Amino acid sequence: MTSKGLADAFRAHTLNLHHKIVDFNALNSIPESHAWKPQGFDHYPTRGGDPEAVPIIDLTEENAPELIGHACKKWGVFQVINHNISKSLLDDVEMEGKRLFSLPMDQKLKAARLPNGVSGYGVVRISRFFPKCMWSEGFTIADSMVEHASQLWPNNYQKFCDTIEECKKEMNNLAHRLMWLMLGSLGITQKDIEWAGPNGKVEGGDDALQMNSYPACPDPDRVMGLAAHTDSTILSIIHQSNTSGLQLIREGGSVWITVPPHPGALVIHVGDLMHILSNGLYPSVLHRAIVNRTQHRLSVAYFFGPPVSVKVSPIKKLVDECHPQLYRPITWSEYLGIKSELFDKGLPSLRLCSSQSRFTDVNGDDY
Ligand SMILES: O=C(O)CCC(=O)C(=O)O
Ligand SMILES: [Fe+2]
Repeated sequence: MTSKGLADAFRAHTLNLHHKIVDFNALNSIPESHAWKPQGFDHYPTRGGDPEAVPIIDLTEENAPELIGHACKKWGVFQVINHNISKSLLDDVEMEGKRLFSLPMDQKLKAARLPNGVSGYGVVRISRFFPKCMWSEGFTIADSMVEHASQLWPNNYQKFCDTIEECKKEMNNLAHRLMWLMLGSLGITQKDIEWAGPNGKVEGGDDALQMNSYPACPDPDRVMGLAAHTDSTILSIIHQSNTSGLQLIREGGSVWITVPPHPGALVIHVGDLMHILSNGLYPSVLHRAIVNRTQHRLSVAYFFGPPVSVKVSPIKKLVDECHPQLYRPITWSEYLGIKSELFDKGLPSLRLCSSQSRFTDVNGDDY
């Protein structure tokens, strides 16, 4: 699969990022541009190690489908273990990420993302919606990575490309499996989605891999690694290594809950397009990343979506007189455009009915 479609979709929505990347190694205090407090970045308290923790689901367990359905409804997020992606591959990806981000700044800038591009090195795309810069740097791979990798390591880029290619392939297989498990627990089968090909494979589906680097920070409470957002995907798979930092808010909740790193586990986010497909039954999870005083944190996010130009709409089986269609049909390409204009108002702007009614899904579970 190539992700040309996705790269083109992003290219159509040029971002005027006023935020410039800084060399975190050269800083020993927090510049004004990066100081989110004393203004404060949110009003929610934080809690970790809560008895109600993000579910960890063993994909080899018989009841995994039901647990996934339940987690999607109640949390919009879960962790998976025994997912078939080898530890050695994840370790290799992490090592390649560390190798990349530890390059000197002028070397990294040779692979800088162009203003109308999606791939390459730079600040996160959502930066433009915030007055302050984030304490992070990123590297995005949506189309061919050879060009950027050879700018970083002119004579030594093959290992990076091979590792990332393998990781994207494995994550794509897992994303398909998870998508059908998530939809399956709503009673949806492959026949219910026109753009699903034989064997449930999303023909021409698009994806991207995002490496995030959060340098250690002398005063972590005053900065933000990655500001709160939902992912514009069907689903996302996050490898967050062994350093905590990922936090989320449950639908209707009012505290940030830390997702503790669990050995070998991958974090799965319900994305905005899955929220639309499920006609609102699955909330897309609001999440952010905070940073650490002593440890550099690396995360790898795999973004999975449909072919960029097919119309995604609430699945017909989930719509009837009692459950009106909540969102208008939209292509991923159009949605990325809307998100890059309206950010958190993007999803609500597609809503057809404003009233927040209570739902019951096909299994009779309350939502
Ligand atoms: O760093 C993390 O754990 C989260 C990354 C993320 O949310 C993203 O890249 O969209
Ligand atoms: Fe995210």
